[in-house]
Amino acid sequence: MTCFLFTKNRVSVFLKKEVQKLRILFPLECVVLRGIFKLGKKSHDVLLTRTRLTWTPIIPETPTGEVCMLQPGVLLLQDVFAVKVKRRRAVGHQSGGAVLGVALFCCRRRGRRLEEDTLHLHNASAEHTHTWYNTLKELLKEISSRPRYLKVFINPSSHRKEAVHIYREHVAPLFKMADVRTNITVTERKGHALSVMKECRLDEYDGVVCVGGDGSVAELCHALVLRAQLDADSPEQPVKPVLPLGIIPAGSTDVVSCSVHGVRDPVTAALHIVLGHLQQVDMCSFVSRGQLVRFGFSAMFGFGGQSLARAERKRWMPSSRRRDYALVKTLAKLRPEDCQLSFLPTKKLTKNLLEHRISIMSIPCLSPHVPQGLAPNTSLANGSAELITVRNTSRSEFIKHLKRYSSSSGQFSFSFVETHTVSAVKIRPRSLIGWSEDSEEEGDSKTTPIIQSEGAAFPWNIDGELVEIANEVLIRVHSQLITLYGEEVQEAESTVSCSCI
Ligand SMILES: Nc1ncnc2c1ncn2[C@@H]1O[C@H](COP(=O)(O)OP(=O)(O)OP(=O)(O)O)[C@@H](O)[C@H]1O
Repeated sequence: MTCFLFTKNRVSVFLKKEVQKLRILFPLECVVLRGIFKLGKKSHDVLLTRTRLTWTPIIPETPTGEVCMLQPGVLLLQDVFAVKVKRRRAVGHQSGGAVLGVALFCCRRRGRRLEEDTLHLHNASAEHTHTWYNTLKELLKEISSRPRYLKVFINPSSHRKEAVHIYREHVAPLFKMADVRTNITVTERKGHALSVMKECRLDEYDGVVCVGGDGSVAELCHALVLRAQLDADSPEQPVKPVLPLGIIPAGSTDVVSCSVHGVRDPVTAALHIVLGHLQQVDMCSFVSRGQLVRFGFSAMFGFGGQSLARAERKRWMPSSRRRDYALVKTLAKLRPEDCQLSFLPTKKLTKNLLEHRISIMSIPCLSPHVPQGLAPNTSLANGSAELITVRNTSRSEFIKHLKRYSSSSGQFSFSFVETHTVSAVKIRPRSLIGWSEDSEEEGDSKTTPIIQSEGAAFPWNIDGELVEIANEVLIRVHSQLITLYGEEVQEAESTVSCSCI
């Protein structure tokens, strides 16, 4: 708080300026309540409007005529998620007790993190306190984006199997404080969340929450769009789901969560949900031979798909070791995919290329490993995706390109790398030879067929999930198809570095 000392003749000029300032700060806002509360040990003049609470210390005039003008403290109601009556209670008592005032539970920003904070307003008058409590409650209810009832899915097998603990420890207490009711499903297998979402009544909920890693998030986003499509009886066109999705990160990379929170932190994620911060986000549909494969945010073909396929075969390894192993092994056996690539809309272009890697991302894909994202040139809701193609090059040049992602500079300034802003991409593998790690690893040229039978599949990494597809894939971007709890962020908080390459 800043304190200015003035003599009386300068006070009127100062007050005029202050009034002007308040008019700018509170345009057309009338005071809903005004009262005296103690904040800390000092009495304050507290004003409540429909959007904010302001408080100024009450300081008596000095005998010399000097007036101490203090700048008011301000709390925006959009940052308050709960209000409670404070009481003095004897140890062991659950109810009753003398009224002490009201406590406002709010969120404070520290960088990209949202943290819980409390403002205590003390006044021993029960009537005064209840008037303020009831009025504040009513004003908070008017913020329509805030959820009252949520359907929660927890994947207990995510990453270090900590999802249930993370939810109980960091999220459930905040939901309880904000009077958000929940219906919880702890998933038992892959596809469980999807089958519940296909059947359950959704009209009673205000949102859906996923506690898990990117695979769980992808399953739920896919489920929400599919369900909206079924409800609207629209088999051809994707339909925007009514309910927003909240993501509590409990995976190993949490790219989608990082892209809408800027940080992997369950408290930040839970506060975005209870405060009703809504962010529109583009999604892609992946279609092969006219059949929908899934909806998702990002896909990698070539190196990214091969590396994930290798990692999946070593499921028994701890996840970080598995990924490092697969990355190093795929680099050692680096080989391009021969494919035909066409894309819209920058200009219609068809290429026949030997590509090491193709990525299509409708969101920036931020993570603590890659703070500015794998696709820094796209944003969450611009209706387009970033297509990154990496043509055939030497292993050392390819590694240089990969390494530059973590420093987020110069990763695209190689002659073999191209980026395009696109609304649709078609990828057609030209080789009839599908991808098989076993054949490569054993290296037995006598038993490995040169051309595999029809149906041999190519590994795709779609939102961190391995999807094997034998034919060409059409990827279309659907502008703002889904709503997530969170906000647009430019850069993620960097907490880890990858040292495996
Ligand atoms: N009880 C369960 N047992 C096994 N798999 C499950 C279970 N519940 C959900 N799944 C599936 O597990 C897959 C991976 O989940 P998730 O992404 O949450 O964890 P992860 O792979 O450890 O995290 P990350 O993708 O960040 O590494 C999802 O496809 C999900 O459908």
